[in-house]
Amino acid sequence: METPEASAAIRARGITKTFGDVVALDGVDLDVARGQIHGLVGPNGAGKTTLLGLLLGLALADEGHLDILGTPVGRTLAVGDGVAGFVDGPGLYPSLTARQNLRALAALRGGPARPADVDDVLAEVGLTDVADDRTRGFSLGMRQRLGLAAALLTRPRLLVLDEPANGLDPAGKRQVHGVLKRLAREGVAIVLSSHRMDDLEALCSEVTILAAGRVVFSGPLAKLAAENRELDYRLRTPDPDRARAHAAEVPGVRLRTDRHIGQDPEVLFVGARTEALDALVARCVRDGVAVRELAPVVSPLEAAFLALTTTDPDSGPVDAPTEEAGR
Ligand SMILES: Nc1ncnc2c1ncn2[C@@H]1O[C@H](COP(=O)(O)OP(=O)(O)OP(=O)(O)O)[C@@H](O)[C@H]1O
Repeated sequence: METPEASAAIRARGITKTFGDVVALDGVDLDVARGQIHGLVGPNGAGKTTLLGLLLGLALADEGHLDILGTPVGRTLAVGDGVAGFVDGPGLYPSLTARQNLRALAALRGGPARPADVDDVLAEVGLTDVADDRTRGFSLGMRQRLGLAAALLTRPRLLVLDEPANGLDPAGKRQVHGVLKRLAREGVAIVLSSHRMDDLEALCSEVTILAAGRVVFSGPLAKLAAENRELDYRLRTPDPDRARAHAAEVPGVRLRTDRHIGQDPEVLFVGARTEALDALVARCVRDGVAVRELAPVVSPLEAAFLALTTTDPDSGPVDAPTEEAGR
């Protein structure tokens, strides 16, 4: 049987990286298994790009240990064997076509690309129709897709992507998600950063949340979403007055009157943890008040993210568990 070490694509311990006085990463641990899509999230300046850069061999950590695909990362700047990806957008030659860019990037990596492989990766990211257009005119979404195609050409075992869905239209996003899921099924480990909770929910089995260079959560998404925080819910009923009266009576339920203005009259907003919400629904139904729709206003993942990363000027990150606590 494979040991956990052998199945690990990334094992990082105590990674610290500073830029002058700025501590970009402060004792970061990260574990990513082969075949896993792992999301990296955090507010602006949290250290995501810095961490991705270390994984891609673009910079070296000041302290800590980093193993990538079973090999310790040394003290020279080099992209690891089997690693591909990009941060801050892919580097492309604007005067070359998409196809020529892929050939040039492959040549830079040391081997000419087979034309059939170039055609395959262009098709996979949906750029066949613009394969012979200069990339100068490419939109952000097209450049992102071409960057992914260039990474695919190397047949990576670890793919590192900074905001891969940036600038993609819905069809492009679906295509890119499809590619990433296929790679993961084939055993490729993928680490991606995103500010989009819906993308993370659609793609990732595990996430690491960074705030000010530290890990405030790392583990399965389901665990993060399952934490029973008070959320705001949108409740639709044909009898909002009676529903409102019940909401006022149930302990732990808060009527959000501030959300009422200009809204659909059949909708009320309540803040509650799940038990209080259950009690409200049961009470409405007992009284013959139909509940036609009940949904959180923001997803449980987004609520958890905000709770873990929103800083109070006096107290630092709110309710921030350690990495262990998150597992
Ligand atoms: N080359 C650099 N020189 C100086 N400071 C840097 C450098 N790179 C990053 N930093 C600083 O390190 C911190 C982390 O930056 P990083 O870009 O990793 O954050 P991020 O989570 O990717 O942010 P964003 O979501 O805005 O992209 C920030 O304070 C940033 O200003």
